[in-house]
Amino acid sequence: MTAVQVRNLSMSYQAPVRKGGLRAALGSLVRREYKTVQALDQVSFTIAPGEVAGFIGPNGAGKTTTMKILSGILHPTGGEVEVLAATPWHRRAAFLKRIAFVRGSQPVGGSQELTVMDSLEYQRILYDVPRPAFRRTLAELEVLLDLDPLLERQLRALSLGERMRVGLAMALIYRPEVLFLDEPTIGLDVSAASQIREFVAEYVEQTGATVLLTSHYMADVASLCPRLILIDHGRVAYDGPLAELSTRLSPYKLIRISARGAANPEQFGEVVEKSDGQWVLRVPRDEVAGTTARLLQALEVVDLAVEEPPLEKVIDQAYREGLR
Ligand SMILES: Nc1ncnc2c1ncn2[C@@H]1O[C@H](COP(=O)(O)OP(=O)(O)OP(=O)(O)O)[C@@H](O)[C@H]1O
Repeated sequence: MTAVQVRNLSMSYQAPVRKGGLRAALGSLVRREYKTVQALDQVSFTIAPGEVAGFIGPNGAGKTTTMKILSGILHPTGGEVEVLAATPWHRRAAFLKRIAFVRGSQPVGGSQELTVMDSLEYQRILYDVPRPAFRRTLAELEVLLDLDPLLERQLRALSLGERMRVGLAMALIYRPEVLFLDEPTIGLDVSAASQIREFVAEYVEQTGATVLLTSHYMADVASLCPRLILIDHGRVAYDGPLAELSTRLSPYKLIRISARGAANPEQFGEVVEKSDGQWVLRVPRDEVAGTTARLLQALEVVDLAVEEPPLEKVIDQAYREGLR
């Protein structure tokens, strides 16, 4: 049983091109030139019901395009997709009521003059939510998202963090089974972002929803997603446990040591951090045991710990140096 099944998904856009200058601008009125942008190239993955998967990759990798296809906004140029056993771009009402696509960059659409409560009521009608279920879910969302102070406010007067909370409430008021979250914490301050993360975790625990989440913040994926799908130039570059990503992408580990007396740790590995009596050495994975043994023998070691490099650093290195 799968909630999301993607097979050999491809998407190419025809993007208009125009050279600079007035002449070219006038010329393009008569004859437009297009170039093909291959946003997705044979992407395949599946997500099980109740699974929370992180979907990460550098800018322009194809994440939003994938989410738009999975939520039925875009028709792909190739491949097959099934979400809850339906083809998303057929846009059947019964399917659309079971999924939600929330974008951190545009969390709430619709008339900005409406109050939050009116907008939620509008969603209730649009998604055909029975009143008792609506009241029950709203009561839960009020607590989880701290909605009370926002209900009588107009959408246009909300701050970015408040808009995101309202955007989630609007999407979840009809209790979708599959959630596509596209950068839900973009632009939020540290506590607003962590409030959103806690909320997503809580919603998943309560409802067993399936989630595909994109984010450029490793704190989001590290706290929410046991599994990561990494996409680069429209292709899947990694699909597996978050815990194994470092092993796969970074051939190094870090040895953090504190030692007494004169010590010269440079001879044991590359020193990446240094502060009185403490060093962090970057050592190839397969040399960790040997280096540790030599350090213990040569230095008066007070403390020693072997660590995975921080996820942010691993991802940064992978994006810079390429993933394939
Ligand atoms: N409507 C469009 N017309 C032409 N090209 C597009 C269109 N939308 C996206 N693209 C291109 O497709 C590629 C993938 O874009 P997409 O928005 O899916 O990337 P992304 O991984 O979500 O990036 P980001 O992290 O910057 O949001 C990019 O090269 C982008 O320029």
